[in-house]
This record gives sequence, C-alpha cells and structure tokens, in this order.
Amino acid sequence: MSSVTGTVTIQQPLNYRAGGRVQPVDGGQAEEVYEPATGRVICKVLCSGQKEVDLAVQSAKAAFKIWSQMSGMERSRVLLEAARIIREQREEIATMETINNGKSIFEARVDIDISWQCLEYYAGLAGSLAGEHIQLPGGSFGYTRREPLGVCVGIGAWNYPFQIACWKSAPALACGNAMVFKPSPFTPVSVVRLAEIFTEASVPKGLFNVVQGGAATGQFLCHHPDVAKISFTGSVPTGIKIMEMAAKGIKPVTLELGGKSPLIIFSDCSLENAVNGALMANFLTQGEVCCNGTRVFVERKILDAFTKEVVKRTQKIKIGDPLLEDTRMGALINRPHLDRVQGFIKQAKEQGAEVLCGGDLWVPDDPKLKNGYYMRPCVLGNCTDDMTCVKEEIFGPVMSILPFDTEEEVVERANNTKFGLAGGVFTRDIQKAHRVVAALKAGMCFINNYNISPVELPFGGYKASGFGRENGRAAIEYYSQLKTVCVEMGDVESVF
Ligand SMILES: NC(=O)C1=CN([C@@H]2O[C@H](COP(=O)(O)OP(=O)(O)OC[C@H]3O[C@@H](n4cnc5c(N)ncnc54)[C@H](O)[C@@H]3O)[C@@H](O)[C@H]2O)C=CC1
Ligand SMILES: C[N+](C)(C)CCCC(=O)O
Repeated sequence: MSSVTGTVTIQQPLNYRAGGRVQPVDGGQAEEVYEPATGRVICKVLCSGQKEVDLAVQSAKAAFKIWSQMSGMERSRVLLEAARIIREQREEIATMETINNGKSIFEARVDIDISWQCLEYYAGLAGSLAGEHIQLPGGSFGYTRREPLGVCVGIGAWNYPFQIACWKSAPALACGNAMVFKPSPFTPVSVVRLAEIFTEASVPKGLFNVVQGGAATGQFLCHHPDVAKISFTGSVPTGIKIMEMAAKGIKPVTLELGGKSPLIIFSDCSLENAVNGALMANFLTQGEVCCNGTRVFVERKILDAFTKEVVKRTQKIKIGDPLLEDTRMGALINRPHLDRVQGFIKQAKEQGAEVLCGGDLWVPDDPKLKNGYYMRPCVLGNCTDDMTCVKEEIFGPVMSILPFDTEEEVVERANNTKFGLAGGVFTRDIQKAHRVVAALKAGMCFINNYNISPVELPFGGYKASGFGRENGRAAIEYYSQLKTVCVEMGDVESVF
C-alpha cells in the first residue's frame, strides 16, 4: 500500500469468513467509505444480510469446537504470534488506520502498539485461567471449571477501529471463544487485516470472522440464536437497542458507551502537567474519544493562568495531512459529524459560552486536502453547567472550561451527569487526590495524567456509560463462565 494521502483505493473483499476474504452472499447494499483527510471514496463496503451473518456464525461455531478444546498454553502461543505479526506490520496497519479514520499517523502507531500489547497481555493470562478446588465433608469435593461462552459478537465504533477489535478479540480468544466482529461501516478496512493476522498466526479457520454493515447487519448478529455474548462499543442509544435484543436471547452484554467526563484541576497542581493532561483529555483523535475529560473544572485561583496556557498550547497543535510525521491533529470522521460538532459550537455561543480559540473550519493550503473534514481545536470559556456543550457528548475537539471554588462543590458538579465513564484530578495533595477519585462516580479515573491506556488496567463505565470491563484481568469474567462440579466420594444418602 502506498502511504501517500489521496492515493489509496481498496479492491479486496472486506468480509472475512472461514479463514479468507469473501464477498457477502446476500445483503449487498453498498456504502461509500471515505478517506477523511481528502473526502475521497476509497472503497465501497457491502453490507451483509442474514444469510451471510449466519455463515459467519456457523464458521465461528465450527472453529470454536477445536479452539475451546486446546489448552491455555496452546492458545497463548497462537496469540503471541498474532501480537508479533501486528508489531512487525505496525507501520502498514497504522497507515491504513490513518487513511480510513483521519487520525494522525503518530497516534495511529500508538493505537497499534496498544493493540499488540493487549494480545500479549491476554496470551500471558491464557495459561493460568483456571477454576478452584473446594474440599467437602467425608473426602468429597467440588471444583470449578472456567469455560468459554461460545461464539461472541463484537460490534465496534469508528474512532479506534483496530484497537477496539483487539480489546474484544484478545480476551475472547484467550478464554477459548470464537468471534464474529462487525466494525463501523465508516471504518471497515483495518479489522480485516486483524482477521488475516489471526489466520497467519494459525488460529483454526473461522475463529475470527468479519461481517460488514450497519444497524441491520448488527441486528442479525444480535438476534442470532447461536451467539452467546455481545460486546458493544458505541453510542448510548444503540447500546440500549443492543441490550434489548440481548435480553430476548438471554445473552450477556458488555457495553462501552459514551461519556462527558470531568477533569478537575486544583490550584496546587503542577500547572504544566495539568495543561498537558487537559490537552490529552480533549484532543486525541480529533476529540473523538469516549473517555475524554471534556468538562475541565479549574479552581478559580488558577483559572486565568491555566486558561491562558491551555489556549496557547491548543493554538499550537499542528493540524494537517494525517500521514505527515509532524501532524498532531487530522480530520474528523465525516462531513455530517463535522457539521454536528460545528453545530454544538454555534449553540454554545448562543448560550453564552466564549470561544477562546479554534472551533472554526481549518482550510488547508494543500489542494488535495481541501475536501477533508478539518476543524481547529476549540476551547470554550465562560461555560456553565446547564449549557448543552457541558451536558452532551460532542465527540469532537471541544474543551469546556468551568471554574470552581471548593472540593465539595466540584465533586458534586462533576458527578451531576448521566454518564460515568472516566474522570481525572490534578493536584499535588495525595490525600485530596484519592479522596476526590473515590467520590467520582466513574469507572476509569486518572490522578495527574489522562487518557493513557495500560492494557493491564480494566476499562469501562458507570451509569449510562455502560457496564462490563475491557482490559485487565477483569475482562476474563465477561468472556467466560464457571461450571461447578460436585464430586461424591461416599455413598448416596437418600432422603427417600
Ligand atoms: N466507551 C467506549 O469505549 C467508547 C464509546 N464510544 C461511543 O460511540 C459513539 C460513536 O460511535 P458510533 O460508531 O457513531 O456509534 P453507534 O452507536 O452509531 O455505532 C456503533 C456500532 O453499532 C452499530 N449499530 C448501529 N445501530 C445498531 C443496531 N440497531 N444494532 C446493532 N448494531 C448497530 C454501528 O454500525 C457501529 O458498528 C459515541 O457516543 C462514543 O462515546 C466510542 C468509542 C469508545
Ligand atoms: C485509547 N483511549 C484511552 C484514548 C481511548 C479508548 C476508548 C475509546 O475507544 O474511545
């Protein structure tokens, strides 16, 4: 693949089943796939119908029979090999991700590193997944077996296409499950590469399959009787629908949904670290990150100093061709989304917020980028808790600054949201730091940093941000089930 923006087209089929790329046997509605940096169509994706979804599930079911019988150590070796191949092909995968998503190559490389680290981590756990032995009276005993669930479905969002697929498939496969994955129709490309890598690493054919499509394809997957579990990353409204469908089949679900997370900056922080943290919390992947700390609460004493510095640094963010080495912000995912983000900024102004920098469209000099979906990262001042920009997830590069006076007040305001994905605090006072994160109603909290992703740590939400966890040991619980075996060593003492 040539790595120049504006040149790539993709011809190969984007479904993956039984160990190879295939065209779907039914459905067939074609959706255009864009390169956000240029607005160019790079391919068309064919949405899968019910028959194709069934074939993918049957293929996974057949592979499950083999994979689930292998030992954890055997599975570990295969996953380690997949991690090695991803590492080896890091540049090619990151380039593909940048072309299809619009994020900078700098960030895409980090995403791919987190992806292979995730596979390595679960490969490491696979060999030690086990039940326990429990002694009972008279020499009898019981034991538990940690068993896989079967065919798991993964449904992904478009902001971290490859990484989301790894966060779901790595623990699923480590536990002995098979998977059918459906990426967002906006970013169908890189996940098929992951499927090929699993095959190259010698998983049984059909263990990891990809079906392409939107809501209709997703519904066929969720309703399929042979699907044992659904892990979903996406918006709250779709999460609700997924849970309703899962309820009909009594299928367990993991929901990684949206957020409107607070970042609390106390006056006793290191200002430089806090400013860096606020940029990390708001501007990765053009702000299209579920756990972003978009409500930046700043203690009034340092409001001016913090605001001045954060605006200065935001204005310096290099926007441009995402495949260039020095670009730090690329293009948003598509035109409707860019318009939506612009709409939030317009509404914020109408409601009394002040645009301290950015928020307007970025107009490139390079003619090949002129139809790309760029905007300047935005900092909003003069915000209040009741404004739409402070309440709703914007999913774009828009930070809202909110002054506060006391710890008690800020904790209450930080928790005053339907969401609960993440939260952060910057302070040098260790007691205060731990006290405040303990009081935050959010699943992923950061002290003196933000938006880093060690795969060893569980990630997931409270409240409307969902439930279940990805990463860390915790994810094992969501991809396995316990069988209890009770063993009698004596005679049966019948009641009858
Ligand atoms: N908590 C987390 O880990 C993350 C959450 N998100 C959230 O995702 C949203 C943005 O992603 P989008 O792709 O726009 O979300 P979305 O909810 O529109 O779509 C997510 C996925 O669900 C599929 N889908 C849509 N309707 C469906 C249905 N009725 N049945 C089955 N599948 C269906 C889509 O095709 C896509 O693959 C944001 O709200 C963001 O906060 C995004 C990334 C990470
Ligand atoms: C990698 N990280 C922490 C920046 C974001 C992960 C969650 C998401 O998929 O939005």
